[in-house]
Amino acid sequence: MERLFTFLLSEQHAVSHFTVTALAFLCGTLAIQCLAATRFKTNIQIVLFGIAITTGNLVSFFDTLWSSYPYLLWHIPLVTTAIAAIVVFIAACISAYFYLCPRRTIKTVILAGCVLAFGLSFSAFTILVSIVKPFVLAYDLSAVLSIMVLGSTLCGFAFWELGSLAAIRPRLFASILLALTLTVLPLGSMGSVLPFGEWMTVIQTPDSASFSPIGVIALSEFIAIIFLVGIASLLDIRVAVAQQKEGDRIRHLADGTFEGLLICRGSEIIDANQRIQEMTGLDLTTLKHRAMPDLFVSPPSERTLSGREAGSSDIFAPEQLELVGPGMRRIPVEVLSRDMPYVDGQSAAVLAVRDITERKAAEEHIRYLALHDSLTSLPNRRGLEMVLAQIVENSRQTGSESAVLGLDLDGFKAVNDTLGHYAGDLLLKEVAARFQKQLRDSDYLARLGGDEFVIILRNISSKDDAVKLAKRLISCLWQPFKLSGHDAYVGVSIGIAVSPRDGDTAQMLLKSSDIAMYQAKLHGKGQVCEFAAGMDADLRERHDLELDLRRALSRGELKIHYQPLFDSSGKLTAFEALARWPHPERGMIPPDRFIPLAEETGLIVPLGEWVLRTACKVASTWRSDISIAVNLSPTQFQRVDLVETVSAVLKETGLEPWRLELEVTESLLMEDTAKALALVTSLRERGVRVALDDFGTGYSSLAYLHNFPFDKVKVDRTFINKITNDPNAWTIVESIIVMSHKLKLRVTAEGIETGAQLSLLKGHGCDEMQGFLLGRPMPETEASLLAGEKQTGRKMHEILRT
Ligand SMILES: Nc1nc2c(ncn2[C@@H]2O[C@@H]3COP(=O)(O)O[C@H]4[C@@H](O)[C@H](n5cnc6c(=O)[nH]c(N)nc65)O[C@@H]4COP(=O)(O)O[C@H]3[C@H]2O)c(=O)[nH]1
Repeated sequence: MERLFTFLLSEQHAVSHFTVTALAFLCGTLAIQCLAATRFKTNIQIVLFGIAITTGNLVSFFDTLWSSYPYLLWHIPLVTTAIAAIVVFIAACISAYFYLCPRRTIKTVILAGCVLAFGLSFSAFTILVSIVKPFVLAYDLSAVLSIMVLGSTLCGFAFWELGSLAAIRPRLFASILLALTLTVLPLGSMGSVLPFGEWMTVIQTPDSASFSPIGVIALSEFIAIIFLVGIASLLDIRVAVAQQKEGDRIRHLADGTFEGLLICRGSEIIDANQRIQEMTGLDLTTLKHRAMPDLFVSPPSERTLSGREAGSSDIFAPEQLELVGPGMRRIPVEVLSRDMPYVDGQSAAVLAVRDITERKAAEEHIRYLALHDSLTSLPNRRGLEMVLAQIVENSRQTGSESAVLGLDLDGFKAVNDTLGHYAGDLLLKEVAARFQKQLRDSDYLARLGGDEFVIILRNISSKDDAVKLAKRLISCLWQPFKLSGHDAYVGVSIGIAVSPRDGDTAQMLLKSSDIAMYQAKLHGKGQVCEFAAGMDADLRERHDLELDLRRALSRGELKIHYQPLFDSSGKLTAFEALARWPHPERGMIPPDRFIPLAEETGLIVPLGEWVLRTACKVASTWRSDISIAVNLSPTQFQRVDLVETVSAVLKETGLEPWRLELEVTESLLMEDTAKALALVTSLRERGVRVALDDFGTGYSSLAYLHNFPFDKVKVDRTFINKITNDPNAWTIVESIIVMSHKLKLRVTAEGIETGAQLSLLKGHGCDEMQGFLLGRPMPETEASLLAGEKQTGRKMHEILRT
């Protein structure tokens, strides 16, 4: 030992120490980099490590030899040196193999260190032995032993450090430790040998234990291994216990999470928490025997399998997969993976498996809500457009035809307004159910909102299929709907468009069916209309007219004409107020055109109120025995404030209530008989008179005449037209006169155009006469003049005379 210290401290040059250390550090660092370079295959790593160590060993040995015994350099035997280099290379490769083996423990790491130390010492002693041949080498046993233990320890710790968990430090420390090994072993080996001067003197009496250098090395190595492996085993046990505790701690932690956790190396499952066992229905032992990808319906991607590196800032979305659950049930899961050091110190992929069944169900529900109408559960506009787009595409490819039916309920608003929204909702559901019953499985029904529905008929043989269905749909609504104890009636107007003729996109087809539906509405309610080219132009025209009507109303461009009514004695009894629209560009627009438009657009409310107010105001300036008749539209009639409006107008204009006669039509009474009766009664109670207009058209229900407190009946002009040449028409008119009189109702005949009609009616007791023969609708000034005349009955007598 003393010899060793003397050698290390006094015999070596400082320059040599430095050079050896620097070269050893360089080679050590290279060797460590080779072990750490995981991008290389293991075999390549081992070979590169072997080369770096062999080079480092030879360089540091020869440098030491050169600085201690420069004259010996020329006696180095090349063959022995080559053998020594091969031994070092093999020892380095074995130690690298130990280090890189998957199940690395402290023991394997120390063993790797011992093997390398053995190789390095063997090389040094072998070369020294061959240099001094034929003499036997003299050495210091205790020094050799110390060097071996020190070398093995340094080497072992170099490997241990490299395998430790820290990020930067291990490579640096491992490089330093390996460099020390490469420095200490050649130096120490040389220092353990007696100096050649001394050695020549003791050659005759060598150390008793010095049989041969190889034996010495082997013995030293054996003792070093026993000693170090013993310590390593103890450490291994302690580490294993610590790992077990850490493992248990992590398992408790992992079992407490809601996510399933799988710890894998490649496809091998090395651990799993309780949750994943519940999710798969497999216990840990079974799981460990399964390949990880087999747990999923389709295997995870390479990215998930390899896992994101711990500490990496790369963010990638979790992968959505299906886990095979108990009973082969497919469980939708989200899998995130991360590459992390496991408790055994080696890296493993940790897969977090989150059950997303509820989230998927919620997403599905949200999607359902987005595509369906919440009231009827039918597909909504978005859902319809998606399906229709597919159908159009399919039609394009196969050349088949599909029909789109646009449906709009007639009279729904009245139900909603009178019975309330709850009843309206019930009605819509019931309507949807009735429609559905008329459809085949392949047909598609959607609700666009409000009272609008759409039906798609796929692959029709001809458009007659759609027309037939439309008729069935209309008739399926004939039966009343029982809503909150009331009978409610609604109808439906249907427009039909056929793909690809009426549109080659979903939007165009919907638009075409919509246009056709509007046309159906214009033709009267409960109609079917097929789309035809040019219809949209009609609709545009109608739209322009609506805008003009709004403008005319706001600018006060509308006028009222007054048509006189006479009693049977020829006395002027009343005027009927009839709205007129002198359009600045289109000329006079007849009420038959703009009144229905005003009805549909709701403009009838301000228009009707304006007519009522103006007519009452004008009439209030006339003689008190002349009344004014004003038409009431269904929409006006449905307004809750009608009675109040009428009262307010009468008060405002000062017209006596009995001089106002409101004309209502039969259709208006049918929509809600009870409410109509209440309204008519209420108006009559306020002294206003009510007449049933256009009698003879429509249902001509005698029940209305009997049940409603009307003041008079106006027989429609289409009947009056025929009374002189159609005996049946006359029989009906005559019956109406007789019956009305029996019910104490006055009868007015409208549309009298000939003297024959007039004398026939007059002769059979008709109470009041109106018609072009007696007076056309006239402007206010003319009407006021006529109302001011004393002898207005003169005209009728003159007519009858001629
Ligand atoms: N061919 C012929 N026709 C005759 C004869 N005598 C009267 N008429 C026409 O018959 C219609 C009578 O009005 P109506 O039945 O209430 O039918 C009215 C009424 O339902 C509606 N209307 C007119 N003004 C108003 C209004 O201010 N409010 C409401 N709600 N409807 C109105 O428009 C309809 C048509 O009004 P007008 O075109 O003014 O047509 C008027 C009048 O000009 C005749 O001898 N021969």
